[in-house]
Amino acid sequence: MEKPKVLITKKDVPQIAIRKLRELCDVDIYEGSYPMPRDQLLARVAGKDGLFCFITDRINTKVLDAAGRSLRVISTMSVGYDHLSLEEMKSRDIKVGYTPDVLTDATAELTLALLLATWRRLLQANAAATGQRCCYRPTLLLQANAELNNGGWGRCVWGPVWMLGKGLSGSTVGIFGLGRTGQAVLKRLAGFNVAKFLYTSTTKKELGGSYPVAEFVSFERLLQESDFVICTAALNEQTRAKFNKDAFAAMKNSAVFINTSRGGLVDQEALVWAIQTGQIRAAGLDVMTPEPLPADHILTTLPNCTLLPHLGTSEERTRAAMAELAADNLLGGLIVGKQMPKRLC
Ligand SMILES: O=CC(=O)O
Repeated sequence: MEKPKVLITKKDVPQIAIRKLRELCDVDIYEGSYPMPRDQLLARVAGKDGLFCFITDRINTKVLDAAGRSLRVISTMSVGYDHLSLEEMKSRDIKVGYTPDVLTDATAELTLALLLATWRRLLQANAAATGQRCCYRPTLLLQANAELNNGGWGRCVWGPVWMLGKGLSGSTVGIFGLGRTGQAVLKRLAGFNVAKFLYTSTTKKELGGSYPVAEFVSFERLLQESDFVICTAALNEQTRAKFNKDAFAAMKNSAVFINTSRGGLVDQEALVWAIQTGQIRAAGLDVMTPEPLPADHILTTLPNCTLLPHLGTSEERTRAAMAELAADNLLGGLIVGKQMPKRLC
């Protein structure tokens, strides 16, 4: 019997997934640079039964039309699915899989790392110590450690009021979106002596005893009272551009804003305004609009803005687990007798 035909839109997928798919499918892997160019995607998806994709692939009506009626299953190696035209997929009876749960810990860890780096100005301090100019082009930051001995530290003025950060101890932390990632962040922050946790979410959560107490509040209260606003909500029509000029204007001037969910939750011009005018104190972003952010984007020039290149799930075991789950989802939808472990629709 003919094997189902599958397209994988990137080559660097953990081998476990490729092995599993190759056993039962005829696999076409795009070997070029990221992201797969649109014309290539449209040409190579034609006639495929399954598509293994990523957040960098926008799978809309055009791609579905190009694929044709053979396309039965789409599996994204991500928990977010704002890059997929889900309603269109439902209307065409295409099954869709995603990879929740296996990446929650890694994303929560990264959120904390970004929070720590932003509030205690670690990257700015590293740039100062290494003699780099104090802005946050991600590529410069990645090089910064390697250049620790270039004498930069000797040229800075270490002193009692130099490079002062902002502590979590005694603070109010507000979490926007208390889903899987938000809850994992909350749990991890339990040890930081935070005075009060607030959260805004679609519904009030019943959290078990292993979580610190967190109060369900309106978005307005979250903005007004939080010293740290952490954004971990999914991107949808209710949350798109939720952090606009009014939202930043409602925050404390000393507030630190962290976003590890999706850039689309933020009106980025309003964020730049808020940082440039001192309306808020600092921002730590793992997600932006667009991605990749152009190297000359104004955000990369703001010293109190810590930027990471969308690394939430970039942890070895997590990426292997995501790849395997995405492969299992694809196989579950394509092979008779198998089930999709995590199905969106
Ligand atoms: O952003 C990462 C994901 O959605 O998995």
